[in-house]
Amino acid sequence: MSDKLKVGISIGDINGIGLEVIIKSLLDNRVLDFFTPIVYGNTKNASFHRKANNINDFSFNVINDVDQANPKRPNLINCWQEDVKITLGEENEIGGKYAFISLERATEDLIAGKLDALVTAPINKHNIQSENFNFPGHTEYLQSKTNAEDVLMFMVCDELKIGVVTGHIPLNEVAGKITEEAILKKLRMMNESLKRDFWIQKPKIAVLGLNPHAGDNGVIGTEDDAIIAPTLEKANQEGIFCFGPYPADGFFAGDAYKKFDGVLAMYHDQGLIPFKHIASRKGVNYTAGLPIVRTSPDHGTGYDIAGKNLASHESFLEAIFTAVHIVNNRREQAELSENPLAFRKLSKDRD
Ligand SMILES: NC(=O)c1ccc[n+]([C@@H]2O[C@H](COP(=O)([O-])OP(=O)(O)OC[C@H]3O[C@@H](n4cnc5c(N)ncnc54)[C@H](O)[C@@H]3O)[C@@H](O)[C@H]2O)c1
Ligand SMILES: N[C@H](C(=O)O)[C@H](O)COP(=O)(O)O
Repeated sequence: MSDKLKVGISIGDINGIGLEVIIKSLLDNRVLDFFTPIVYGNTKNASFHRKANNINDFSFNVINDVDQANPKRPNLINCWQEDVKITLGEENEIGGKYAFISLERATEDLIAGKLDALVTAPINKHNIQSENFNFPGHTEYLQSKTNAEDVLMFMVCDELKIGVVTGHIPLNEVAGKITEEAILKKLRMMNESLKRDFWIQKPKIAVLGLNPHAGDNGVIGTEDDAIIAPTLEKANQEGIFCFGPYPADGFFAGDAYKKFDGVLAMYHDQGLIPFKHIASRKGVNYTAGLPIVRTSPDHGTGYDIAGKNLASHESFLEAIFTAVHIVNNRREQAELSENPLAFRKLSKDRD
């Protein structure tokens, strides 16, 4: 039995770049020294993408269950038997249907404890919608499947780790969701994740404002002064070392993010636009707050380049290694804190 971590990989939209970046990530078999990959898909589908992208000298070890995984090979579980029409670059129902089958099976194995982590290739948030999948994305699907009370979309790379208070919601609903409770919950999750998953002992967190120029003392909106600033005081009182609210534009223009271990943005694009730019195709989307470990690349289905051998796999490979790193950090920390020394006050005049 190998003690390497088993990483489940869902293939995402079958008409996008998911399988291309998966295969490219597993092409150099030195990566197999660090984890055992188990891809949830279909052999014919995988061959189609391999050929379309002119990738030779690559094959999967086909298995029926995680127990059969060969630690020295990229493994694939055939999740369906029928022939499926692949139309590269097209958003259609078929792409969504099989993306869901792959995700559902991998999630079942993850929750059953057969896998150590899950890395998801990109889905299209529109064509995957069905009776079984009524969520804006993986984040909310996995929150529901694991009964997690709350989650944090946490985008991570070496230069910047940034989470969002509001995630996949329409922009016109954002302001109403900026509450003390929501900010405190996300700050606690970020603080905990930085400590437990990334081993930063006393994280320093910056919080961005909601309005242009963080409201300019109430001239351009009141949430920054009335909600965000007092919430940060409360967070500091409970031991979260946080600062702000900072006007988002100047914060990034002046590279202030480099001085912090984590940054909390108020909404999706406020955080993800600078993140994706700074990470320059190496960013990872990590879902903090779940009882399991799930990461994904920071890009989407890439329909415009599907099957053209143009997709970079750096973000996907980073997503795999980040998941492995987090699982190892969590386990090591659990082991180290298993039998803590009892706290004893030392007195100078003891015998
Ligand atoms: N984790 C996920 O499942 C996830 C993440 C982001 C977006 N999406 C979904 O993907 C779909 C398409 O979204 P989009 O067009 O906004 O973003 P996208 O990331 O698919 O594409 C944006 C641009 O980046 C390029 N690109 C993307 N990945 C690349 C790679 N690996 N290498 C080189 N170039 C790359 C594309 O060619 C395109 O020009 C949407 O339905 C969106 O919801 C899913
Ligand atoms: N907002 C993320 C991004 O742009 O990378 C992505 O859409 C995440 O979606 P999931 O919840 O499916 O991970």
